[in-house]
Amino acid sequence: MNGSHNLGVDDLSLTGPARRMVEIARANHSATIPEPGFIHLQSRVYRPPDSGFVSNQKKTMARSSKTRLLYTLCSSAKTAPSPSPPPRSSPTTALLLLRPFSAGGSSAARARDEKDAAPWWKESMERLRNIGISAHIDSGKTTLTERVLFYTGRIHEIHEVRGKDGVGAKMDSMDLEREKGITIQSAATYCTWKDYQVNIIDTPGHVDFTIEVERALRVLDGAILVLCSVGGVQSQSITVDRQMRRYEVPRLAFINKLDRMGADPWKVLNQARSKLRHNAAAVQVPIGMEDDFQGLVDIVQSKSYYFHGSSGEKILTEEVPPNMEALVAEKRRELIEVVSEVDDRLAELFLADEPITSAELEGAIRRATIARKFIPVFMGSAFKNKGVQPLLDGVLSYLPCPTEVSNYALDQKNNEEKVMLSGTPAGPLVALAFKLEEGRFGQLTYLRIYEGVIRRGDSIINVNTGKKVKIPRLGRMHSNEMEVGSFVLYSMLLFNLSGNSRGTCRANSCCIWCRLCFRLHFVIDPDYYFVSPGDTFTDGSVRYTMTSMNVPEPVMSLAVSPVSKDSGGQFSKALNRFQREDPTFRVGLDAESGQTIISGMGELHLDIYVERIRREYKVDATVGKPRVNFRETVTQRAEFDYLHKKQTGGQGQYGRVTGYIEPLPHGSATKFEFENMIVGQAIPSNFIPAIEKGFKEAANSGSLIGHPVENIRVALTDGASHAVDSSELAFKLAAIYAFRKCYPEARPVILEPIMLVELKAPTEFQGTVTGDINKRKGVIVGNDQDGDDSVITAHVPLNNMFGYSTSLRSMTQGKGEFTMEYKEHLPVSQDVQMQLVNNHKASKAAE
Ligand SMILES: Nc1nc2c(ncn2[C@@H]2O[C@H](COP(=O)(O)OP(=O)(O)OP(=O)(O)O)[C@@H](O)[C@H]2O)c(=O)[nH]1
Repeated sequence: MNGSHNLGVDDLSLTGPARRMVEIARANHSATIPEPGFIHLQSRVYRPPDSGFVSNQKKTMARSSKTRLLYTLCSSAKTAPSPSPPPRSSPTTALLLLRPFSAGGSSAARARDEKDAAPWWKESMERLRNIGISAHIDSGKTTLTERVLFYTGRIHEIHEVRGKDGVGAKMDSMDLEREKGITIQSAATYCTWKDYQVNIIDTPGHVDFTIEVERALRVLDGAILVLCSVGGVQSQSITVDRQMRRYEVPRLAFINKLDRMGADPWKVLNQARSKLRHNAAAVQVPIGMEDDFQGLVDIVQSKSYYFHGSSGEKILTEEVPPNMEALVAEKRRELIEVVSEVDDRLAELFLADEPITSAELEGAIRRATIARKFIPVFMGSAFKNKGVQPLLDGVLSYLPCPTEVSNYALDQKNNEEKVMLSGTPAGPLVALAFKLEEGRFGQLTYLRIYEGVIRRGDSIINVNTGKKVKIPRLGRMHSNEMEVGSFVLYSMLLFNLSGNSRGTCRANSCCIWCRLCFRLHFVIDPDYYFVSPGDTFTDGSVRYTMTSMNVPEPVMSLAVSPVSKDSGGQFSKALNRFQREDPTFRVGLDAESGQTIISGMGELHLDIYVERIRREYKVDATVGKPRVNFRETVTQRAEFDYLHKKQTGGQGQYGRVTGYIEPLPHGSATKFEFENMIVGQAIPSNFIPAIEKGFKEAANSGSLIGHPVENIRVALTDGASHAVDSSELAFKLAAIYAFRKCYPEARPVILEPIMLVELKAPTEFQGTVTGDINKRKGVIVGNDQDGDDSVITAHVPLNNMFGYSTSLRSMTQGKGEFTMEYKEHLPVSQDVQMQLVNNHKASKAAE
């Protein structure tokens, strides 16, 4: 701490919470400070530009008292508020670091200090929100996030998705995203709103990139579900909502695009209640609609908001328009009724017919939302800059701070016992790596810290691999920009502390660490790849693992190969990288043709990777016809008794295996099960793993069409061995041959992926479109009317959906649109099975 200066509160020109924090700290200095002891306060610091307040420097206030403390006040403040928008005072950040002047001190004193200091952390955490924005394709997530960044002062100009200026939205940072106007990768950023720090992840809408939504929701504390006021609850809204339920994420709904023709938020609210089973009610009523959409009435506060200025930055607050009073009163009553059903305190007031204040209603909505019993519905038009600031207020008012969410880990030392994490920086470190990214900054690992602290230079343990990892750098992301900082406190907050730069990252933060790739050549080296998405890190004092995210199976494959043989190195480098970053993207080798096969969640997913290989690695690739990921399975039990014997001179081979294969019960968690049921020593136990390996290897390629065999159980009941000639190899081969021999007797069938298809087309084309679905062997499961459009839901084999976008366009004069997502694998019909088997035989014969 060389170069420190003594400083008083008044010298700092602080106002608001920053000043309060310093004053409280001064008054309570003896109460004190956790070890390693940093207290963070992020606030808007309003100060005159000429205040001389030093940015990016440390200043210290030396204290002389019993517990001598060093107060360090740092600021990452940019100097003056920007002259251009945003209209609010430019957000600046003050960080107050307090720690014992001497690093020493008894552990008892430290423990007492930590206990006493808890409220400090609490206050900081209460002002933190980690949220995600998710929705169906094109609902306006990125447009909304762009406004959020603008109003919070993170960006100074709004750029539209597919905007005429060609710049594109901040969060769509990849060239491909900007060109196509779609989000491909989730992007993280952070901002400050009314002295609260908000960390945001914008996720893609296309189901092909669903893993991005999964991993974001896995680590977030709350979410905004965006719905289109015209399209309503669409297929992907249902999927995203299911993902939010899976990770128990409290959420707000935002009905966007109220400026569009045909906007009907009340219809969408009813759909949310019926299709998503949301216990939801509006907390706002729109003033005007479509072209005439002017503003919103806040039902809770009974105020109207109008959005003026070139970018909606000036909010005019007025009374409820007299002509809307009756509607607002009705919607308020509805809101109170819905919330009362799930909140006892509000129910008491409601039943007693007592007047309910805004504060009481707000408190009840907050409790019910955090308990995931209620979803408050906001409205607006992101594109027309209306309704975004009240939505941000809603995030602060109704979504939980990290300590209001229960997070659990599994204790690997204690039989995977569930342990609730305290969520404080004081506990042992527990952090989850939820995303990997390799780019211009090197190898980045995105972490969510659930407990404890990480500092730059720390060595942490990957509990999943047992490997120790050193953290070379810590930083936080703002879309594709990385801000590397000395300290990162409570979610990605950064600042520099010159002369003593160490990076710290606290509980409940999402941060990244970065490992620069010094190796220019891609080396497949397990030591180098020390982390996979879903790995848990600790400081070594505990062996906790966090449950990972749900990873769906790829449904479609393509054969790819580089056009030029010289680019083979770059080609495999690209494939390895993408495979590591995206668990739904797999790379394999076709055993028969020797071709590289890439598998993913759909045509778009694979197309994007082929394009990225071309752009980012400058490798042109030849792409085969997309093909479906069929599976094989058995439908009945079949016995095996196989002796593998070669005893003609020299070391022989001898192994006999007896048992049966059978289908696993429907809904089994595993796809392959092996059970050793041998009683006694018919086969020495050291050969059993080789037998299991043999069966697994054989099940990788079924004899019908060479695709993996799933949902199968192998039971080993007996066998025989030879004192000299038995070996692991002999038993492994015995297992492989035994499987191949009995497999046809188990009545194998081919399974194909079935897709849930939702298509929307003007009703005049309904007959043509449904006829076409029938031709594709689809089963129509729903047919709704949405204005002049028909919305058809169907289950269709993926194999029959190739090139569907082109044919739908031609069937509907370009007016039809569709989405599809994987539903399940089901057996193909007999004739299709015969055809597939014959094709497979023919292609084998041709080789
Ligand atoms: N009229 C109108 N258009 C909007 C509004 N919000 C977004 N849009 C438009 O809708 C289109 C899709 O917007 P995005 O923000 O890219 O939607 P998204 O949900 O992020 O898209 P994906 O991530 O690709 O699924 C763009 O052309 C936007 O300009 C709105 O409030 N009103």
